[in-house]
Amino acid sequence: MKNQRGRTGRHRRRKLVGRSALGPVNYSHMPEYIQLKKWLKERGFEDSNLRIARFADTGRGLMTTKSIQAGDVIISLPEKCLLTTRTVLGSYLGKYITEWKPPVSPLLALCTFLIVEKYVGDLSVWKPYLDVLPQSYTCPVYWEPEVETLLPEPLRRKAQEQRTAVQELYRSSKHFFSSLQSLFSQHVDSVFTYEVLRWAWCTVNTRTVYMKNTQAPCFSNKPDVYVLAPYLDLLNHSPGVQVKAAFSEKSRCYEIIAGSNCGKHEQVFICYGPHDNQRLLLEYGFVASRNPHSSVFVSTDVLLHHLSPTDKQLPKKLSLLKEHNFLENLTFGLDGPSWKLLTALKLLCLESGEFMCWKKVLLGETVSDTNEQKSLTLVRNICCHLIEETHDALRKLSHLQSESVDLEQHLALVETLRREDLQILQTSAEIIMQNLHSEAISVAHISLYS
Ligand SMILES: C[S@@+](CC[C@H](N)C(=O)[O-])C[C@H]1O[C@@H](n2cnc3c(N)ncnc32)[C@H](O)[C@@H]1O
Repeated sequence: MKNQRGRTGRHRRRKLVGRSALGPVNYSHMPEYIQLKKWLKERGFEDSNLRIARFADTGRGLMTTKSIQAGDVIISLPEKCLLTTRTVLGSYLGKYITEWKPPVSPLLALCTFLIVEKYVGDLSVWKPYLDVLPQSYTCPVYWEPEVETLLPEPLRRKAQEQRTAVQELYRSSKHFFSSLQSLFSQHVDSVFTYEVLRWAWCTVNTRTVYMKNTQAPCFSNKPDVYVLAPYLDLLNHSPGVQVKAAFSEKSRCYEIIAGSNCGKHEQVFICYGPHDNQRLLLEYGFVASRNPHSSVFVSTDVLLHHLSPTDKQLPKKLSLLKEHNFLENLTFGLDGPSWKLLTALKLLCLESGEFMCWKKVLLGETVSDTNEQKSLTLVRNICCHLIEETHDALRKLSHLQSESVDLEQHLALVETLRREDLQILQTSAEIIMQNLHSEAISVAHISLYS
């Protein structure tokens, strides 16, 4: 074999080192994953062609050792491996839940079970699964307020609502937790802390698959659709892939069937839904690069900031937009401002003499060249304002990054989101400028020949 010293050899070696540093790191040999596989096997799971690995861009996930074709079963997880509300009702918690009034929600039942099982540690039959669950999550409910303030609207508001909802769940569940005192030698307050409920809530929110369970009468009327599916819940999300996921009555397994091909030694993805990056960050604590579903929202506050308060018809225009649901979900995307945003702006830009044409505008008809021009100028101004606001947030972010190492991971998420937003806004700005340019040419053309 030829000795590979010298420039070419060094170059080749460097390239190989680079590749392995970026390639997936196999986790299958690690004790906790060996235990998990053993536990799954005891419950009838047949080893598939998947390996647990860490990927540079997405973190822990599943890699295939064989190429997958559309229609192949990726994972088939037996019913015995699933953690459902039936599992909880069949456990020591069953009698407490059945007797408790007002009834607890299916979500709270799952959270309580996770908390108790984690608390009992080695005694839990779910230990191999609990051992591989994340210790904490990256959803905004875990963030410090100074990070949250750097989020764009309306995500900032939704993050606050999420925090309030989890705090409220904790507050309203305290009596129920107290009813479980006889199960513990320690006081329940030290078992069911806010932090541990937040962990359980995020475990359910970020990892469960959808499965409609028969609604047990002892639960509140909140939908009973969450199922924890060990191992299967190691699959990461990609917006572009298609899979079929459902519980098969025939095989009594939860099955994931590929909708597209996947090459050998590649990461296998599923799609959590057609979610934009704001939703991914809020619900799952990550941001997907080049997400085709992503868009930047225009809040009513930003809209109002760009409108003339001297327009006497403004209150009427705003109430018409509200009435026809044209004040929500106004967005910029990679294909420019949405039709809904442009339509709302066209209505807001109607001159007093054109106001009676508002219905035409909502139906997508052109009212006048002036109106087209004015609304395009307005949308450009709003886009530039949001670009400026995003730059401003990135500047503040970089300042915080240099100050606080503890916030690093959460700040990195906001930065990714803001940079993705910036790309959308800059692409939109270019599209608007082209439209403004062609609109100006057509107006000049008309005035020249009329
Ligand atoms: C169902 S779990 C998937 C497995 C998870 N990566 C793990 O190690 O346990 C969902 C979580 O995985 C992470 N995740 C999923 N898809 C991702 C992606 N495309 N990029 C980065 N993180 C992702 C997020 O933290 C999300 O909350």
